[in-house]
Amino acid sequence: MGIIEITGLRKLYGRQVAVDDVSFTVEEGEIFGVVGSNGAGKTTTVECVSGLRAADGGTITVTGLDPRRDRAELRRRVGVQLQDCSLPDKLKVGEALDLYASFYDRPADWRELMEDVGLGPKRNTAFAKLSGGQRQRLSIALALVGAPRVAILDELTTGLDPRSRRETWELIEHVRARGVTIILVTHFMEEAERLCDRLAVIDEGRVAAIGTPADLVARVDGGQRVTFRAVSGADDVLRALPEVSGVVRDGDTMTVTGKEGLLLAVTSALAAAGLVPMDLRTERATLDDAFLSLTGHAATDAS
Ligand SMILES: Nc1ncnc2c1ncn2[C@@H]1O[C@H](COP(=O)(O)OP(=O)(O)OP(=O)(O)O)[C@@H](O)[C@H]1O
Repeated sequence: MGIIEITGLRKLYGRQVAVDDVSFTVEEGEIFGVVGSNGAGKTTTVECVSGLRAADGGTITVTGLDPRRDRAELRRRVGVQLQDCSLPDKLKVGEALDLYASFYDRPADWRELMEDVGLGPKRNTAFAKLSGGQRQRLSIALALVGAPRVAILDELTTGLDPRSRRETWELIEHVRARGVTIILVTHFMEEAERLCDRLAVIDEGRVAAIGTPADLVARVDGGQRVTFRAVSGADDVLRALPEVSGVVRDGDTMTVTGKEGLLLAVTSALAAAGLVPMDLRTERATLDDAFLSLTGHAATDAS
């Protein structure tokens, strides 16, 4: 049994169906991604997991507890960092952590946590004076101050510059290394690919796919791509290969798509036929490609 089990989750806002039928299991110690585009139902799903919202259908257990019925106990086991963490402007970093720690019987050592998230030098800085990245670090520390077994992190790097985003990723990896199971909500595929052991792609309130990032990428037709300057006779040679799923010629460029081992198969077959491919390049499909092929649209809009 997983540390989190969700079966047939359904949630409506009035008549609008936000989550239609979501099921997945999170294993202890993993970073599990909940990915999807804006409005897909990710936040609603994790709010039901954390007991902040009551589901209209389905079942959820978290560390064996029912998030609504066992809310008080769940609060000790699950740390939640929600979108747009906001604190009173004048509250200082150290004060915020001390205050949150006082809500728990057995909190983590907040001073240690403050150092771990790199906010030691900001202990006496007011919330209003923190940068976006520092606020996110504080929100992670606040989610962890109750020493939870599970941490839910929602869109935590949205709005951060690339450097702060990378630092936050490292921090999340540290958190996992302490044995905390993490649900990471994101619409950044690069982030999901880098951090998540497994992920659920949510689209229009339903699960479109679940797997490791590599599994999902491998499901894309033509998970591997090889391009080179077209040589006559190559098409027939390549189409006969079991690793090849497609050969497209666009002007001077030939693009071959297929599965694992494609590059070796293509180069060997061409060499055996006495053909020399110039400007040969190989590319892997990304999680962005997988998302697009699973949902029919990109995870983020162009902006
Ligand atoms: N409190 C609410 N009242 C009414 N509708 C809501 C409410 N919260 C969310 N919704 C709607 O439910 C759907 C799912 O929203 P949700 O916030 O769960 O999606 P999301 O995947 O987290 O998106 P985002 O990344 O934009 O937060 C959306 O259509 C949204 O407009």
